[in-house]
Amino acid sequence: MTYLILEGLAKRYGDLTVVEDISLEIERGEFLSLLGPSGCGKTTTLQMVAGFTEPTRGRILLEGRDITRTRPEKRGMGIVFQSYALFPHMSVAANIGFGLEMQGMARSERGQRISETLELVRLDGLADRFPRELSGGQRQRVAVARALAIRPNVLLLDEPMSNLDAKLREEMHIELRAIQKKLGITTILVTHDQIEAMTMSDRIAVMHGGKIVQVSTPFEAYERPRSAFASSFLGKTNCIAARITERQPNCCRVQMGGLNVRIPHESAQYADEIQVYIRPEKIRVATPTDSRISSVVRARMFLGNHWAMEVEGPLGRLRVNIPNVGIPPAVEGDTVHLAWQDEDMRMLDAETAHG
Ligand SMILES: Nc1ncnc2c1ncn2[C@@H]1O[C@H](COP(=O)(O)OP(=O)(O)OP(=O)(O)O)[C@@H](O)[C@H]1O
Repeated sequence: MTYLILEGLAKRYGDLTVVEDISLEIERGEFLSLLGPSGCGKTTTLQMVAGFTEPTRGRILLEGRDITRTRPEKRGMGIVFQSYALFPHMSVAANIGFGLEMQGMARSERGQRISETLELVRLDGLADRFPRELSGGQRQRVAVARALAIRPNVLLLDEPMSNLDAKLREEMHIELRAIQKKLGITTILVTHDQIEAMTMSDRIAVMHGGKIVQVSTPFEAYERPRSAFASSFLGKTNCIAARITERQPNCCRVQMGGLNVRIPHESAQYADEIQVYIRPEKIRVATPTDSRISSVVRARMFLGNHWAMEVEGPLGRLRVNIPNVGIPPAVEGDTVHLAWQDEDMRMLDAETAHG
């Protein structure tokens, strides 16, 4: 049986529809991210799962049980908010023990659970501190510990890492994912950070305008985005207006910027006018004989592990990422020859492209 089911969830405030129609099936132990830009309805969806916001329409089922109208504290879920929402006048241990006390757990058992949880988030030794005596990263760990201490059936994370600096955030991604796997806890993360979603999730639900536009593994979402929105939201991409000139069973002949290319496809039907997508890292600098086009380097930036170049040529302006192999590539004004594989181009209907 699917562990957690969101069935046609919608939320309206007066005339404003903020969540339109969210349906999702989440397996026990799965880590799923709701990824999308600010205002797309991620937090509202999470709040409906948590029970803080009542859906206008739809149902939430946990292990087959309808919990749509169940009070938040009766749902047994653990929540970590962006602001952490720690109790400032309580010690770390008291913060973590609060939920356990509410559950009626005996004091001795509580002490044991608090130390186990502190160890889990690597905060042993800080039990008697107060939130104001902790760094941002440590506060975040206390918030996670507080959510985990009650052994929740579902862990809900609302942008919990957004207040941490980049390095700490990356460490927390790895650590939180390890804890989640170790405990086998079903988790929903709300984020607008694609790296966060990609590094931690089993599946990503990409949201746009109150709807889910794609649910897939991070790799699928990145490699086979089903809309321009998903394509550009998950990493950078080049988008080229093109036209289909010939259709074959497994591929199309496509005209783009004077170039005739062959693009493989699996099944989809396309209109004549399409957009072709190609990721910057799939384009490489080639020799004149095995290149597809030549373009002029307009800008280049060094980003440590790669060079990001902007080039201009028959396909317009393209972003090209060149791995850093220890030798600086062409400079501004130089002409470069570029190549890529047929398989690295993706087609979307010009119309779907806007969805
Ligand atoms: N109580 C409310 N009354 C009216 N409108 C609301 C209410 N709560 C949220 N909204 C609106 O619903 C929309 C979606 O908000 P929501 O917080 O779910 O988005 P989000 O995707 O989580 O964005 P962010 O990443 O900025 O938190 C926004 O336009 C917001 O202004």
